[in-house]
Amino acid sequence: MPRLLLVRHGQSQWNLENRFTGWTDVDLSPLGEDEARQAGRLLQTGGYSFDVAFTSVLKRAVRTLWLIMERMDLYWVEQHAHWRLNERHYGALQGLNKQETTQRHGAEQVRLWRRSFDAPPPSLDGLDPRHPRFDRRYRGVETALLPGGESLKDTLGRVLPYWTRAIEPRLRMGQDVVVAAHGNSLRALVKHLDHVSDADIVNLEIPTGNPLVYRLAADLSVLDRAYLDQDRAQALP
Ligand SMILES: O=C(O)[C@@H](CO)OP(=O)(O)O
Repeated sequence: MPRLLLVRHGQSQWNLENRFTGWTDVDLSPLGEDEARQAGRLLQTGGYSFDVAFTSVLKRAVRTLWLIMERMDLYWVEQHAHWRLNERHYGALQGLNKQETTQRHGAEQVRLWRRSFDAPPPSLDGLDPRHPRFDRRYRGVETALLPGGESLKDTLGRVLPYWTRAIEPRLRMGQDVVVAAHGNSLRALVKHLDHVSDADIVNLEIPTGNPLVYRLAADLSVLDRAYLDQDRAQALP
């Protein structure tokens, strides 16, 4: 029975500063590095391992994966970094402080932007230098696919093709898989795996650096799932 290990990156510098991050490539904070090592420790002491690793092209997730692999002495494991596992693109909100944005636009609007399924944030203009089309790491990606802002629904729409094409086949082979990604790209994946409704997904929060372990049947239906650090677990749908 394959295992799927989902890990949200450790605390980032902008998590610490309470800023909308999205595709901005901020690093882990010192606490975030510790959380990533702790995730590796939890996986190791729980007797888990993995045959292949997937992450985004954002350094907070990539470094979380590396710190896990270092802690578990799994340097040899095959790794894939793909833009489709990036955080939800937060459009023109990226860089803004969440508290100040709440004071300016109201708690309900910010809640909708942050947690609703289909409300997109204000989009970045296509000529904005922060738009991913100007970022070298996305050079190989068709420009029309690169977002200037995404709802969770949009994020799910771009995560799923990669899930189906690259990750599912490995699980179907019986391999154990780790995905080190982001709060909202993982919310999208959990929505898909657990058939969470559009209404219920608003309540799902994924804690940093706390491995969420799925045990899957051969047809990839979910047998059970649990956080390894129960003290830092959040309710699952
Ligand atoms: O800023 C972001 O990109 C995300 C994750 O940190 O924030 P939120 O939890 O508000 O969706």
